[in-house]
Amino acid sequence: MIGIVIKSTGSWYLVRAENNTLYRARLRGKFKLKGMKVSNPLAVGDRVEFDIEKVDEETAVIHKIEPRENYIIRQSTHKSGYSHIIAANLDHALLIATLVSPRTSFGFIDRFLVTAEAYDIPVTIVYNKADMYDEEMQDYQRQISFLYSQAGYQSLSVSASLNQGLDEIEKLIKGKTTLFSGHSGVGKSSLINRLIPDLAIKTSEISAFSDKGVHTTTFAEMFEVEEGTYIIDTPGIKELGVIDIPKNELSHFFPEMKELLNKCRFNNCTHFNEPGCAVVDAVRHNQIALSRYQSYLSIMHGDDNRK
Ligand SMILES: Nc1nc2c(ncn2[C@@H]2O[C@H](COP(=O)(O)OP(=O)(O)OP(=O)(O)O)[C@@H](O)[C@H]2O)c(=O)[nH]1
Ligand SMILES: [Zn+2]
Repeated sequence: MIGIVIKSTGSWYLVRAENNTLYRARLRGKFKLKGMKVSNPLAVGDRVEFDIEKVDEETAVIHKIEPRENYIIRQSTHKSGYSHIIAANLDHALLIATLVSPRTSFGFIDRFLVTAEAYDIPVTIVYNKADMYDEEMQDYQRQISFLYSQAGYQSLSVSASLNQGLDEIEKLIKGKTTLFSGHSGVGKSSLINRLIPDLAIKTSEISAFSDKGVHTTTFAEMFEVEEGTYIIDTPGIKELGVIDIPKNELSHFFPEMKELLNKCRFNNCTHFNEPGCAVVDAVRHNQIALSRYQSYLSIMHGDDNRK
């Protein structure tokens, strides 16, 4: 049978089969990822082949993992030098942000976007709590949307409380697997609950399985909005994980800089203080937002601007 992993714990997995039945599954054999030490061979979003072991106990044995289109990782918390795959096969990510309580910083947004570029996951920025924006803030929000559109990213303004703009999110996520990310308090859970009104029922269906196991930690969960449309939530994880980008390649992950790179005088230009730098020139002419360039420098210098 074929299915998709919707929950992954240290020792077992929950698989939703094509016919929508849930199976508690374990993995048979050893699975390794080339060139990387991972603490978990299988993650949420993985597509697998499995056999049913005992039909009455809904137990399955996974014997094949389909090749991943992409995946996001973080450092393993219990095995040093190892990575933990948070989720696999993501079509899209929504970065949930707000201008108020708590305001999301440019630094955080830009780091997220850089990592998503590296993972090859398209991102849409969703500004929630629009009901709290006064006119001045609405204006500011339009400026920010323009700023990110210059860099090639779409932004949406929504309100989970007032059910505003949710149809646009529905259109964006339809038929895809979408990661929902954002700082605590931006309204990620509120949005997911609006998009999946029977989420509580679905969650209890999933946790009914968890009770059969020992205490487990999960890093990601997958919810079905409708057939073929999935949301992945990563409770407690606000960033997209760690990725080592060589400094001389960092500008490749800023789309608006990438397209200028062959215009710099030096082909190893770091866009800092070299003469004839097309990136610095574009910043001077407001074609690249100053905040984006500041984020570039800050990541370049290894500053921790998550604060
Ligand atoms: N005014 C307003 N408040 C909102 C909106 N969406 C969420 N909130 C409020 O913001 C607070 C945080 O919302 P949550 O949905 O719990 O946020 P979260 O991002 O899931 O946060 P964690 O659960 O900590 O990860 C709650 O008090 C919500 O009622 C919105 O559109 N407008
Ligand atoms: Zn340059």
